[in-house]
Amino acid sequence: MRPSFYSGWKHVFKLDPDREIGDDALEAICASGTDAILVGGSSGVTFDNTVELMSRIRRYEVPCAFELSDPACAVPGFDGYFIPSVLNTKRSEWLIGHHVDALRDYGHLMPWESIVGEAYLVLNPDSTVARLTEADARIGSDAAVAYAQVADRLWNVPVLYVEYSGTFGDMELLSRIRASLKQAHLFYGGGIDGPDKAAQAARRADTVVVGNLIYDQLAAALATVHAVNQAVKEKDYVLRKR
Ligand SMILES: CC(C)=CCC/C(C)=C/CC/C(C)=C/CC/C(C)=C/CC/C(C)=C/CC/C(C)=C/CC/C(C)=C/COP(=O)(O)OP(=O)(O)O
Ligand SMILES: O=P(O)(O)OC[C@@H](O)CO
Ligand SMILES: [Mg+2]
Repeated sequence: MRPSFYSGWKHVFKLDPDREIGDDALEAICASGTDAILVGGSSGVTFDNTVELMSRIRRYEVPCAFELSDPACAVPGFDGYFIPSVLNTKRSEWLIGHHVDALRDYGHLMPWESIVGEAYLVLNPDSTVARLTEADARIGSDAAVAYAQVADRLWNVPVLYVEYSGTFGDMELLSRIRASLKQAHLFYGGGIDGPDKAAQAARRADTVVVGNLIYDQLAAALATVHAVNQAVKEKDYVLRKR
């Protein structure tokens, strides 16, 4: 059986171990009613800053998972682990190469019951993750849907993550990707700057991820929790009436 600790998540906050957050802000985030805290970043993540952030989050009851993007940062004690692969990278190491190296060396240590593969479709060419992984983020919509279908229908990935980190994405494309999926759980992240954009994403994705806004405008970030829950209720109501 695949781990499914994330299956009921509608809203999550993503905290970056490489960024500072004060105790009051962290408490507000953890007690906000969000479904989980996702710890991750594409640069500057270390074992030490991950342990520090995890132990601070652990003061609260909210579930807490880690996006493991470097074997040197494999910190035990999270409720679950996501291991990202970038679908539209031009360099195969970010799709599979680093993973093979890590499993060759550490495969015997893997807590498989709490590990989930995460297929990233990186669509903001100016994001750190796009630059790091040399993602071909300027693909058109037809190609983006095709990537999503390869991951979902051919590879049966558990999670597809549509990543616009730093900018709000094309919601029409997100709808097309949603409609094309057979089984993958759909994460959306990028450029959510308040309740309105959070609701738009929640109408299409299974899980909405709010990142930078936490550090830029905490009150607006907190307001996204209610907006997502409300949008999901309305979506469920419409689906039930059909
Ligand atoms: C306790 C435990 C789990 C033990 C297991 C033992 C062990 C060491 C296992 C290793 C297993 C393994 C297969 C590891 C992965 C190896 C690896 C290097 C994979 C590559 C991952 C990858 C594609 C990284 C690229 C970056 C990426 C996609 C990161 C995800 C998070 C993300 C996009 C954050 C966005 O952050 P940021 O850049 O900060 O965004 P902003 O700029 O907008 O702020
Ligand atoms: O920081 P933002 O732009 O909200 O993006 C969230 C998340 O998708 C980043 O991996
Ligand atoms: Mg970040």
